[in-house]
Amino acid sequence: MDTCRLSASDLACRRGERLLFRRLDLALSPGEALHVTGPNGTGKSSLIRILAGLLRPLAGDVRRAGRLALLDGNLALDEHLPLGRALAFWHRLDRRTGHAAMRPLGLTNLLDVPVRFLSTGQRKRAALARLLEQEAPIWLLDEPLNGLDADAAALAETLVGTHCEAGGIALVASHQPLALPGLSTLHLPDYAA
Ligand SMILES: Nc1ncnc2c1ncn2[C@@H]1O[C@H](COP(=O)(O)OP(=O)(O)OP(=O)(O)O)[C@@H](O)[C@H]1O
Repeated sequence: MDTCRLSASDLACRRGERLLFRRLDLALSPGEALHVTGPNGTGKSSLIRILAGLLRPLAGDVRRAGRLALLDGNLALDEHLPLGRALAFWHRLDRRTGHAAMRPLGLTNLLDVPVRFLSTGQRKRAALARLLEQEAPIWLLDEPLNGLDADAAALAETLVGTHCEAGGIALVASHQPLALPGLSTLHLPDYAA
């Protein structure tokens, strides 16, 4: 895996009139995972969007070495295509044929189903497949376990653990406990409370 780093210093984020967080620092090296926690609306998704370069912080800097992959509530698959063809669109761009995790993710019998008909958990499984296929060393995961049944949630955790063991970085915003070795936690307090 390509070497990677992700750090942020003195980050502040405002959304509308609300200051969500300030003076936030983080630094992740290869093999490290960070669990971002906090009550609803404290800015976990906003932090991920800042780290992904999709949202400008009010203050502070983000430094990154290595490609990143983002998993959030937006599924980057054509809703009108059957799942197999929607994934194949990316396979052509990525110049690859698919990923070995398709079967454990329970997707092989869904390839003929239009993406818009997939259930919540099936969509999340498809998002995990896309995440794996990108082979990016840095994973930014926003509620990756939401909608997954117990087996799929355990598999998702295993995938994150394997990714970090292989030298990747994972930053995971989740309300659910995560069972990952060496996981550190960043709790975003509710400044408005
Ligand atoms: N485009 C926007 N304009 C103004 N406010 C926004 C915008 N997007 C999000 N917010 C507000 O920013 C705050 C933080 O949202 P964010 O989604 O980052 O929180 P979160 O910690 O991920 O929440 P949850 O745990 O519910 O997923 C919320 O109060 C939300 O209403």
